Amino acid sequence: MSAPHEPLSSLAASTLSLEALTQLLEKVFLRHGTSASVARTLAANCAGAERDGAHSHGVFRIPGYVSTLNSGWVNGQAVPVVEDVASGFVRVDAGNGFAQPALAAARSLLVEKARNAGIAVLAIRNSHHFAALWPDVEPFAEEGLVALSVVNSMTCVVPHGADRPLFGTNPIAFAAPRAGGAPIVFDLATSAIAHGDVQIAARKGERLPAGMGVDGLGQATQDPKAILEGGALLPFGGHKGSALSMMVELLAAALTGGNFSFEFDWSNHPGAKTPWTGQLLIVIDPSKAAGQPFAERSEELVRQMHGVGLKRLPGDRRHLQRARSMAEGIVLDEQTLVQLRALAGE
Ligand SMILES: NC(=O)C1=CN([C@@H]2O[C@H](COP(=O)(O)OP(=O)(O)OC[C@H]3O[C@@H](n4cnc5c(N)ncnc54)[C@H](OP(=O)(O)O)[C@@H]3O)[C@@H](O)[C@H]2O)C=CC1
Ligand SMILES: O=C(O)C1=NCCCC1
Repeated sequence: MSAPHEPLSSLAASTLSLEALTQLLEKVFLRHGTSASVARTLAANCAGAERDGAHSHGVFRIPGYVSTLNSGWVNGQAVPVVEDVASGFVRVDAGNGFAQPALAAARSLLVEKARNAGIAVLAIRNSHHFAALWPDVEPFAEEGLVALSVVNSMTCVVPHGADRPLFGTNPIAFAAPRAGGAPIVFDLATSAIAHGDVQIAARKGERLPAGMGVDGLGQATQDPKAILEGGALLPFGGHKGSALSMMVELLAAALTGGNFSFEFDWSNHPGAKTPWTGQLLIVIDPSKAAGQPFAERSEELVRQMHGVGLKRLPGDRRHLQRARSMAEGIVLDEQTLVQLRALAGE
């Protein structure tokens, strides 16, 4: 299902350029103990999500980043260690830091390996991913590569057929180049709804569509608070989403050396919000494949999809919102802006 994507409140709004928002967020991160390069990476990621209307992982997440840093749960100064282990395999120990700086540190080696061997895998462990996943894959497709990434999160999803939560919301993101437009990108939680969207619905006092989650007694509920306070989410698509979520646990945790969603204990870090897990990326160089150039084949698929009446591809809404934000600025409600400025010490 498509989760709600409106601004957080209907209060008076202000408009910021992408650059102004990025600078503001950079100040917030720096003020709460990250290194300059981590601040730059996280601020660009979070502002980019807000620009694209990906509100569940835009500025809404900033208080969570801050409380996590304040609790000592994550190391905002961590320097990722890149391990060149095989012709098609790179590992990174994120050192209990955020996942995006770990990807940034390994990126050029990963691309070099993918271009040499046709395919390369990046396995990040000891990392915290608190963001949308599409920013991690989209840039690869912009340079002609195909990319797939998975990350596991914290236990809050009941596997299909089980009676207690075990999996995380475990997203999967995919990006592929196409000849006639921006890359094809999808990014979806394997839960029926992302945890962030449940929090946003609870904050707004909205009910959820049916089939998203259960309360503390395992009964179906549309009340987001009942899901957040003792309840749990369901996988999307029953046993099918559940199988994908299981796959994400295996790839993002077992294959990277990271934690499964159920394996970390943050009880000694009150206020911590970010999952301490793992991330896997697979990058393919389609120029090594047979047949017509890949980007032309993907364009043909898009043409055929439009030909059968499809109006919206995954990623279209984000790109429309991106164009609007770049032309008119990024809209934040006044309360959010005041909060961000206070966190930045302005
Ligand atoms: N870091 C973490 O541990 C976690 C992060 N997340 C993040 O949460 C975010 C939201 O996930 P989720 O709620 O599942 O995303 P949505 O259900 O909103 O969207 C999933 C995908 O489907 C596309 N889409 C949505 N509606 C349609 C439609 N009607 N027609 C065609 N395509 C459509 C979206 O494109 P478009 O973007 O253009 O709308 C997107 O690519 C993701 O960015 C994910 O990475 C989720 C779980 C954990
Ligand atoms: O929205 C979600 O689901 C999550 N987002 C960030 C990390 C934890 C889960």
